[in-house]
Amino acid sequence: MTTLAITGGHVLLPDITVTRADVLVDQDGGEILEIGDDLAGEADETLDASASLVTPGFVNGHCHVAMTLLRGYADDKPLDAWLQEDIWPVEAELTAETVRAGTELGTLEMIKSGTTSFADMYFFVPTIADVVDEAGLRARLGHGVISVGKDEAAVHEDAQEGLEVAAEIDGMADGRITSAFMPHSLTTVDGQYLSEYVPKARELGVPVHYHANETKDEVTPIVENHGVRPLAYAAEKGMLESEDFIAHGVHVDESEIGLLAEAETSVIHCPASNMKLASGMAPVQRLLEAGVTVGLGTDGAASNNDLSMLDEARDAAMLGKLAADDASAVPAEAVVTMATQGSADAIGLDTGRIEAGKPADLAVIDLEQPHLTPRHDLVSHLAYAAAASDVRHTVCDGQVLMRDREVLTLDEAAVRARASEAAETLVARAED
Ligand SMILES: N[C@@H](CCSC[C@H]1O[C@@H](n2cnc3c(=O)[nH]cnc32)[C@H](O)[C@@H]1O)C(=O)O
Ligand SMILES: [Zn+2]
Repeated sequence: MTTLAITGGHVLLPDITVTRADVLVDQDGGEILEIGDDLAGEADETLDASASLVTPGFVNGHCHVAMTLLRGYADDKPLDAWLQEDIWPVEAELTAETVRAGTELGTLEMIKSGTTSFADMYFFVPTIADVVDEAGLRARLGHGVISVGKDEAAVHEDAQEGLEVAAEIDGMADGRITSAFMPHSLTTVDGQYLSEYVPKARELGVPVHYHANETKDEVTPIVENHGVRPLAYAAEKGMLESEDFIAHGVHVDESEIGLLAEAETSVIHCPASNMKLASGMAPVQRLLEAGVTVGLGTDGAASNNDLSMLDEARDAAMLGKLAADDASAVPAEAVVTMATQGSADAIGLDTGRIEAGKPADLAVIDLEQPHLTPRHDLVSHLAYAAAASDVRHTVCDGQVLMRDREVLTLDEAAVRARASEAAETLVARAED
């Protein structure tokens, strides 16, 4: 057994308290062995965490990772116009190679900001899986299925691809990659296809993940056409199981919060995307009070515009207070929970907690920064003051992915160069 000790730091425990401790990791099994004092002597290798906070690796519960290529391409528009006028025309020109370049860039950014796991909905998923494997991350991936604007044969092909991809990649990268069936949303996939393909996803045994109740414009047509709220409609379609997770859940009413709690379906809250697209304010405090599992996601980089889960946690706390009109709502502990174990539980990964027997997925945050001084409360610092650039080391599955800000699994300069070039040619093709 090869072991790694993360030494000299403070450790964020699963009950969201902080203690002084070392963390001993089994690198072969990818597991945490022990949390305790003076573990350096027992390890083959050490990672210095002095003057640092060791946290679970962050879990990004909803992303479109290759959209890093479209960062800053189209800003300042509402969801519908943004997707239809700007994003979808460019995405129509994507190739496996451009998606590879965008995924490399996105995974690089994740590692540099302490994210070790994510859920992703996009195109060319086997290519994304390949990059995730190379980068050393953990992910639940799926092919986004859409029916609007397509003829029937094309929709069946798209949905079939969604199922096949889910079956193909599940368990890849020594189990670091899992999958889901991902119909894009309740309004962009026609009901007949949901009825046909969701049961097939159940046969495969994979969760279902989709955008729901993101904007008011998505709620109205469902109420008008089906006579029920969107999440009641989702339940009718068999899309509200305990392993399922929805992105956004902004415009959910009390009846829908009740449905989520009862079904144990999780919500991935994406506050930055919701603010940027002016989609609305999710009732996060209400969801938490009702016992719904809430995770955090960045959504794609084109609507955020970064993949930092520390930024997302801060945004979630700020927006949650504003939404509840209550400064005590969505406190620091809640957003730190959401960014780690909340997202992990939501997307069905057994991670997000520093505990013996759990996957060794960790981020080490440098506290020797002016904006992290003084140190009254490290949970407060995580929620409100720490930045992506404070992450010193990132460890996933027991492997060191970044040491002292140097990413070891990807060549940073080459990844940035390839992504810039891919983005430029992609946009040129689309605008041609
Ligand atoms: N196979 C589908 C691809 C869907 S991938 C997932 C899609 O979600 C889009 N997306 C990104 N952010 C959001 C959001 O906030 N709401 C809804 N869709 C989004 C993204 O641009 C991408 O087109 C097709 O044929 O179009
Ligand atoms: Zn999204």
